[in-house]
Amino acid sequence: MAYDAFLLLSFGGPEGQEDVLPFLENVTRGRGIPRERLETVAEHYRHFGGVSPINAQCRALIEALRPHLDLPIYWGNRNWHPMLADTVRQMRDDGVQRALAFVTSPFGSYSSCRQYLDDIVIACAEVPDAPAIDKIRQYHDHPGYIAPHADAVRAALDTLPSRMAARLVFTAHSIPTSMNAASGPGGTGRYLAQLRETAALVAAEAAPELGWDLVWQSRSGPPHVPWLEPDVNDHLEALAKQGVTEVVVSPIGFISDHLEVIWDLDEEARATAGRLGLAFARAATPGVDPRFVDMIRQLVDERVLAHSNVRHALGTVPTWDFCPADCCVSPKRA
Ligand SMILES: CC1=C(CCC(=O)O)c2cc3nc(cc4[nH]c(cc5[nH]c(cc1n2)c(C)c5CCC(=O)O)c(CCC(=O)O)c4C)C(CCC(=O)O)=C3C
Ligand SMILES: [Fe+2]
Repeated sequence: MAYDAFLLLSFGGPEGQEDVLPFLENVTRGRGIPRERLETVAEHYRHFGGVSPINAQCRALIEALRPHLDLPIYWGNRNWHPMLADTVRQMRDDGVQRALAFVTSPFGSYSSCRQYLDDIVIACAEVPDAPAIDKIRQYHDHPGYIAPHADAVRAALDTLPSRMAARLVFTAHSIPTSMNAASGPGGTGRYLAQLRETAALVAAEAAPELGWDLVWQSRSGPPHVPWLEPDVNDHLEALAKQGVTEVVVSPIGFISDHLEVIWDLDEEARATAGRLGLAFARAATPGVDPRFVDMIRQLVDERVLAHSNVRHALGTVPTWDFCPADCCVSPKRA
């Protein structure tokens, strides 16, 4: 496959107090999020001056990638500037014909996979003569994703009083159970299956002697709609009751320390642990770790040199280059 541009496709986040509400309206349009939840989340952003760290993290990733990619690099977001449609227009004006998009989520599910594919379709429909844009495959078990998470878990363990007594608590964004069920081809619960595999791989590489759990954070939506459980805070309580005294919380569901990591874990989960008398260390995310940056280069090469058949994967849950139409559909349509 020949590509003449690379596109970083991300979630987007506000960059000042005045952006917070319009950003949240973009995120939640048509998704049935209660008003009170929006107000709560707005406060999390306001706590940091209305600035999400995610855009700076995307800019840093682009700068880290630049020396390693032969393609011009573009950046577009789902929910905030630079908005994807504006980026597609710029690519068209620059003469781009076919771009390869890297999405800042490693996993399947409507939110983390199909919605980005939909974003591409919608943006390209807005721009006459838009380039073709293909999405890079999911990478939940790529060594360039596992190794930085594993090192971060080890580094976090080293900050605890007695690492032999610690429990590893892996977290990912909760999603509605109906969205999980619709994840993967034909609706096969792929989100949960991938996250279990990521957790097992990181645990095995970081600290095979320790027990671990996979739990969920950042639940949204109306209370009567079931989402993946248990919540990380409830789980810390259960662990404390079992006599656990130290935890490492590792957000394996995320590539960078964005707002849902620095608020929901560094503020909320840390406070929960403090209340329970649990020693708490939060493991870092890959960010611009050179192995993660090199993973992106490898994924580009993998697609460009499709004949080479090199497909780095440490697990057994399969990934593929082009999602079938019945993969990761919105649960409303499932
Ligand atoms: C699976 C998943 C990922 C991981 C994959 C990926 O990275 O894409 C993710 C990432 C992120 N989620 C983020 C922020 C938000 N997510 C929300 C709402 C929701 N997320 C959902 C799922 C996910 N979200 C879902 C099912 C909803 C309910 C609404 C809906 O069905 O779509 C809301 C609305 C308020 C609320 O309800 O919490 C906000 C503000 C940010 C930016 C953080 C920053 O600014 O630094 C990031 C990276
Ligand atoms: Fe998919």
